[in-house]
Amino acid sequence: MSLAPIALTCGEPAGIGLELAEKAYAALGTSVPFFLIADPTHLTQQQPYVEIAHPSEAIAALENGLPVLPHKFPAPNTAGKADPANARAVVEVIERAVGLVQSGEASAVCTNPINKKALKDGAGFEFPGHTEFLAHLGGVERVVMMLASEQLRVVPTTIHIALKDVPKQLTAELLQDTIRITAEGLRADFGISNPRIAVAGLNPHAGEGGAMGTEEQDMISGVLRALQQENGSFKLNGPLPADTMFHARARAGYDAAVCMYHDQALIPIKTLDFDRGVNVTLGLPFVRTSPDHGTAFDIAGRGIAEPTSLIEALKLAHHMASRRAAARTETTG
Ligand SMILES: NC(=O)C1=CN([C@@H]2O[C@H](COP(=O)(O)OP(=O)(O)OC[C@H]3O[C@@H](n4cnc5c(N)ncnc54)[C@H](O)[C@@H]3O)[C@@H](O)[C@H]2O)C=CC1
Ligand SMILES: NCC(=O)COP(=O)(O)O
Repeated sequence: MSLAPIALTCGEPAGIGLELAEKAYAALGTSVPFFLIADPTHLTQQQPYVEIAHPSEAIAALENGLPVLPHKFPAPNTAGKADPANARAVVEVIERAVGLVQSGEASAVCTNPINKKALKDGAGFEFPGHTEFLAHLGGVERVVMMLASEQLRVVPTTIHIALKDVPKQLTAELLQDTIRITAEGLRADFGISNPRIAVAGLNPHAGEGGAMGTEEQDMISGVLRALQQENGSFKLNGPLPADTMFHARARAGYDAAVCMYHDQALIPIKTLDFDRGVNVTLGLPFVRTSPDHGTAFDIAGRGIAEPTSLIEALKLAHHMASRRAAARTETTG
């Protein structure tokens, strides 16, 4: 049986998402089945598009153009300037994509970037980002943000919070769950049967024996020991000084790096591979990927946005959905 198509959200229409969707269609053609949920009047119309009434029409439609499942927005679009009148519809498109994956009409959700502040101001959106919103829609308490490319996979344990709040929110329970979900995701979605996970310290030099901070001794080391005792197959290494764990030789020693806060994880991958990085949410009951970048208002509407990260996100979503479908078939016979 062929896999259902991926539901690609429009994200913030004033950003680069729609241009990227059209460029992704131009690059991928029929090789990755997907459709875009958007207001067709917002498209840049650089590529042919086909309005579809249902996701089941997407695969045939791809022969003739980018399949678009229409979602009416109240206001026209201005590149680079989010209209608060459109904020609620941006959120509705995400909800609609999740509804379609939950009903089996889509195989995965791929999200174009949203402007978090525009949604907060325009629609009272109360989540820091897709990751937390999708956990809410998926009915799960804990999910993990992973950014993945060929060169590196990174996971921030705390995500979109102020740096001053990191030490308070970085609990043993959160770190344990993050490592467990990361290991399971590497096994199930990336086919790595015995994942090797490097874990960063929080402080410079991983605390240097307590001389530069004590979170490593007080919490991180204990979590790693407990996980190791619970399951001997865990291959954990840490807490490691974050400044020396991302060079090429160090990266060869692990499959994913679990970091303590957003920038500790995202700076290395965006520096190494900004164009090809993909944001994956692990721990959801459905597949979700996204490009690693944001709405890029500064270049929106100029036709110069680089589509590779979205293309890689669509490819990875297809790969993960195919792998999960094959695993289900194996289990059910
Ligand atoms: N998954 C999501 O929904 C994400 C949303 N964001 C949101 O995006 C907004 C803007 O965030 P920024 O920090 O400015 O990051 P950004 O990624 O939008 O832009 C940073 C810089 O990279 C450039 N850039 C980004 N993507 C590009 C592409 N595909 N091709 C060429 N250049 C590109 C931009 O022009 C800008 O100079 C914020 O509201 C943020 O919350 C940021 C990251 C992910
Ligand atoms: N910095 C990564 C980012 O903002 C992605 O957030 P999300 O919307 O995927 O939760």
